[in-house]
Amino acid sequence: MTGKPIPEEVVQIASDIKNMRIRGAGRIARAGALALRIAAEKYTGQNLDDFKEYIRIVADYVVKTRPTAVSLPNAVSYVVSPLLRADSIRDVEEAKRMIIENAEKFMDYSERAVERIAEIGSRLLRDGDTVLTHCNSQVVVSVIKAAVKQGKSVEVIATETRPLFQGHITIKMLLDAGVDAVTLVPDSAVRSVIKDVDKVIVGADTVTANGAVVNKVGTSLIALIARERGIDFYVATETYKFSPYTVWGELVVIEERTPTEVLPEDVIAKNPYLKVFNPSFDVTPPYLVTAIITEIGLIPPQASLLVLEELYGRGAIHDTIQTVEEE
Ligand SMILES: O=C(COP(=O)(O)O)[C@H](O)[C@H](O)COP(=O)(O)O
Repeated sequence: MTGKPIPEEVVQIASDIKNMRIRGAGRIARAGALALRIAAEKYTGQNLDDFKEYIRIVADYVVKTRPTAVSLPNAVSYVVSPLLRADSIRDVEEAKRMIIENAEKFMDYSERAVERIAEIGSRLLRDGDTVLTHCNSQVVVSVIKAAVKQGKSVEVIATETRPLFQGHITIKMLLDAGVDAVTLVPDSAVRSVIKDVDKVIVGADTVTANGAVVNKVGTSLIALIARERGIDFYVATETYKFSPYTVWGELVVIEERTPTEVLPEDVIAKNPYLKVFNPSFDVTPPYLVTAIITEIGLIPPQASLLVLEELYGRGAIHDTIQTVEEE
């Protein structure tokens, strides 16, 4: 067992993910890859087995920060699995290089994927469209920005996204980018404004093998409202948010956050019989999703398993599950 401590910078990244100073599934994934790169750079020993053990411990530590977005374990697995499986690596220097290169490749891929989704997604938007979005998704904001950059006039309705108000981040990002037709509404006003909406676009934390989409709590209600009105409901997401683990029946853990995000601590303390339930995400079933906009094109949600097979191959998906079980 390695005696090497987890570097301070990695501890800081993990704490930032946990406390949501780093948030949003894409950013979390890139932060996870960065943490591994830093861990590899900081390692000082010469024993290859010890280095592998150390990387395994760091990987596990980073993955445990937030449970729902599969982008995090997928990113971590992309960076570390080739090393843990390889028997051709000769020494620590080579192993370090492998981790650093994989981390950089992932971060680079992730950024290019967002750009590609913006390009594809923006084609779906027509001049004069009003788009409703929920929470704060970097990918969705990029789609809207790309459409506006093409000269299309796009109005945006953003939900506040209680209890943590990620909608405020969304409107700031849009206004800073020069998208000026932006309206902020309380989450509960979605059914009141849906008559003005042409398309709903949200991000994703996880897409399951059967095409269900896990995203910020409230997303599934918006999907239902969109369906009631016959409005297209799109999900914009990189393919590393598709979960290979769900192929074999593993359920997505929905993060439950502290009640103090919903009610002040003193009110909770004064009312010992009061319960507060604060789930951070919910599940939108595939039948409510028009299409998933990914960097490899538009995917009907029902084709999610095919995407996973294309990405990992059947055998590889099985290996991934085994690696996770072993850990
Ligand atoms: O649900 C959230 C964020 O939740 P939280 O604020 O709890 O992290 C976002 O819609 C997805 O993560 C996609 O974001 P992106 O497109 O930026 O990856």
